[in-house]
Amino acid sequence: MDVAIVGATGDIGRAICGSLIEHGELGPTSRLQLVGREGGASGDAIHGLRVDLIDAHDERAPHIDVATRPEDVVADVIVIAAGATVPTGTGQVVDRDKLAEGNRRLFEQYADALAAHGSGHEVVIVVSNPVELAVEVFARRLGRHRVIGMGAWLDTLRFRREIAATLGIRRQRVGGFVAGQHGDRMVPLWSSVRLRGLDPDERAEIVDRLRGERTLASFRSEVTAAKQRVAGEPDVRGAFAAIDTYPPDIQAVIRPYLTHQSGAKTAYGTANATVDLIRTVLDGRDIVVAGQVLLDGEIELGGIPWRGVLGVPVAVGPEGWSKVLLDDLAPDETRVLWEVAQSINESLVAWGGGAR
Ligand SMILES: NC(=O)c1ccc[n+]([C@@H]2O[C@H](COP(=O)([O-])OP(=O)(O)OC[C@H]3O[C@@H](n4cnc5c(N)ncnc54)[C@H](O)[C@@H]3O)[C@@H](O)[C@H]2O)c1
Repeated sequence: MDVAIVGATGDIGRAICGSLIEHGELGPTSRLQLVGREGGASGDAIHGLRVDLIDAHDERAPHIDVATRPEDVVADVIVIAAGATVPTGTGQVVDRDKLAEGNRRLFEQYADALAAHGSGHEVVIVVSNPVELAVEVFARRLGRHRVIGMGAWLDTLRFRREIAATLGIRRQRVGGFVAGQHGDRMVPLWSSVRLRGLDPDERAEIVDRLRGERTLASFRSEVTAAKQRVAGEPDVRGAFAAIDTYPPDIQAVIRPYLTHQSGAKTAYGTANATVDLIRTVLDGRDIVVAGQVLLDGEIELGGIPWRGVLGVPVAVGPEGWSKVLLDDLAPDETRVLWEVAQSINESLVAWGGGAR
């Protein structure tokens, strides 16, 4: 199987390339295509990155080549990790409208080129923000099932990790999903949380303890208040310590926000979640992950079959995602998921990403 990384010279792109090779996800007979922009800084740097990767991993590197035009992108799995990102160190709210304005054309260029020149079977994994806009643009051109946004999977892994850290156990023992929009408007599905080795009563007791009396009705305002408090801390060390006092679902939003703002960005966590999804697609079996996908009535929200991009648990295999696996939700989860889904659809219209 061959993998292409659009935006390979970026922080996340580089981390994905390194991780794919280091973890042996691509054997010597596979091809890794590094994609930069002709005429842009990445158009030159991409050639240097290729040499550097071979230099580092010659013994086990796959065949590595370079493309600088959208129409030359060829692979079984294509990762979109190019484009503008939120500046670090500003302390500002993430302006998704601005990101959409900056990145929409890029998404359209690659989606149009793949629709015209692709094999018709590629699976696209979207990293670039706004994830929901990119998923909409690619899914409308390539077919819904071949396009998966990785934001919900990253949010899911963060939610599980925060639960695991609070309980003093390893993340592998924690199940459960995050749905909704990537970032601040993620919807942590507490009803889906499972703890390996515990029976349902023990699990319910622990979830009640972790969550307290709170429901998702207050989640958004809690996130806003937590961000303000963290921003008011005199230094980054104190800000990270303040995050430790919050429940796991709030931590799952605020900790990556501060990580990005600190100047470190979140390249390794994002790359790890992306490589996880690539592995799932290459694996050949259907595995349940969470991802942003374009729904066409697979689930009901607000009493109607929902159409639009939304993060949900899905079964993913070599052909992309096949079905949505959303168990019965608690009433607060259904309500907030519906609100977030509506808000995403409104944003997609405003961003000009609607149906062609
Ligand atoms: N989904 C997530 O969970 C998540 C997490 C973090 C960041 N992101 C998003 O991922 C994207 C990349 O972030 P980053 O930190 O790596 O940014 P970065 O600025 O380090 O890298 C972006 C790269 O894209 C390249 N690029 C720009 N236009 C291109 C084009 N037309 N073709 C090919 N390459 C092009 C740039 O040269 C640069 O190398 C951003 O949109 C960011 O918001 C998503």
